[in-house]
Amino acid sequence: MTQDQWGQVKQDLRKTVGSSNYTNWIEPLELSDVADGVATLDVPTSFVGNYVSQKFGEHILFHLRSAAPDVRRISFNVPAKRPVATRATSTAAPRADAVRAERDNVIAAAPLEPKFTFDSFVVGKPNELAHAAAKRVAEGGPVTFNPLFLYGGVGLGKTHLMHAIAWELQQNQPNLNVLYLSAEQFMYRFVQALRDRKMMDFKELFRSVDVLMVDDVQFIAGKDSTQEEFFHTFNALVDQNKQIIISADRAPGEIEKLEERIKSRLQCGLVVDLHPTNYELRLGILQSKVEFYRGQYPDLVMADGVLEFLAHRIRKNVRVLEGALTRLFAFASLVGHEITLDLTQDCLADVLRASERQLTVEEIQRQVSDHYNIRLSDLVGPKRTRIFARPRQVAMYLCKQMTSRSLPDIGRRFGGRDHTTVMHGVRKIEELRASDAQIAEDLDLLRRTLEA
Ligand SMILES: Nc1ncnc2c1ncn2[C@@H]1O[C@H](COP(=O)(O)OP(=O)(O)OP(=O)(O)O)[C@@H](O)[C@H]1O
Repeated sequence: MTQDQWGQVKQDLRKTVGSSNYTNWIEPLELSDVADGVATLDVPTSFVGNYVSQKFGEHILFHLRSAAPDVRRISFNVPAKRPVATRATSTAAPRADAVRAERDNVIAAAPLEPKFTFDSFVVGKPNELAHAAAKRVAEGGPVTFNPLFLYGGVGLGKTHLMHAIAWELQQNQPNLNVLYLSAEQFMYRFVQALRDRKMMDFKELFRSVDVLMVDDVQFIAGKDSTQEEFFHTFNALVDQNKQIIISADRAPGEIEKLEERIKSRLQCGLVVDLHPTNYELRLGILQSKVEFYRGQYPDLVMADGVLEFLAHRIRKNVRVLEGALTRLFAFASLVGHEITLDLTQDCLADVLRASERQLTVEEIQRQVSDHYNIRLSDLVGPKRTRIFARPRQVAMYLCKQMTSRSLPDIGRRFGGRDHTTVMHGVRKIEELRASDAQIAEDLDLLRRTLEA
């Protein structure tokens, strides 16, 4: 492809993306090479490369292919000699820069979501520790804990925090090579390298990044050779004091089919979890999203109490909450009505119904036995010692409070106990709740976890 053709592609892109996007993002791109179906574009920083890849990658590919149909992929490259303001202070040798430039191509493999920044992340009690740890890593100072291991249930903000770290690092230290990818992509790249006999390149690439982020690491559980390679990559980077950030849907020790040595390595740094959201956090997130929608739908009015209603009723995860709000605004703008409680209930009937799902006695029993670290069989079994009897009473109390089961029914599910035993247990916990701060705290925590 000639530079003239590339000039034409850029002009076509101007029409597609609009002139301000063009000036900010497309204009600075330079075509440096087309080989083996890959068009390499020079960008001033990997931050720009990431953003352009995410926002305009498909448009660029589309127009490139109209001029050169054999282009299958675009890759972004930060050229070694390009003068970048922040590089003036860099002590990196030219060779190191060249290697970096090569590595920057990889980052485009997992584009970062522009919306996932620290600014848009709402902090509350359930996520404050994870947020603080992520902020610390994003400062890019000396590595104090390695790895940072973030875990939590679906849709609680793990990916959001990882992208926020990557954005901040890239913005403040464009020379740093930050590589973010999912564990699935890690496996895919590993398998590809094996197939193409490019393991040396693979190893060099992964071992020469400054910050490695691997999302959803539970994915490699049970995939033996990928785990093996991951383990070596991990060790090599830790040895060089390079920061690693990992996320998973559960704690390292709880990921089944993950090699013990990997589990123990993952536990070596700081392990923090994102707790299920509470009401205040859900409300805070809704309020911040509404600010955004107000910009998009300036004419829409929202009645008082709608956000509180949603925060109260949709407890699942933030993704569901966000989806509900998006749907609500889209619907209201379509019908041109104020967003009232009635409209909310109509529009989100299915989401609200799904969130109403009743808790089961079994879920409560499981949660309580986890909380007190006793076996489920002991919780429902015959042993009467205090260490089992008290958690049992707590579980009975929660079943009475949080399900619609009758006392005889609850008794049956606790090893065939009589309803008077359940009643006694419930009363006991009611009394203790007022007099024993520990029990009150346990109940509060259990209730919040079960409601999430
Ligand atoms: N505290 C928060 N503030 C603002 N938005 C949030 C917060 N937590 C989660 N979100 C939003 O919720 C959605 C889901 O978050 P994210 O993708 O980070 O979840 P996850 O924990 O990685 O889930 P999964 O396990 O499914 O990968 C995203 O759109 C994210 O922006």
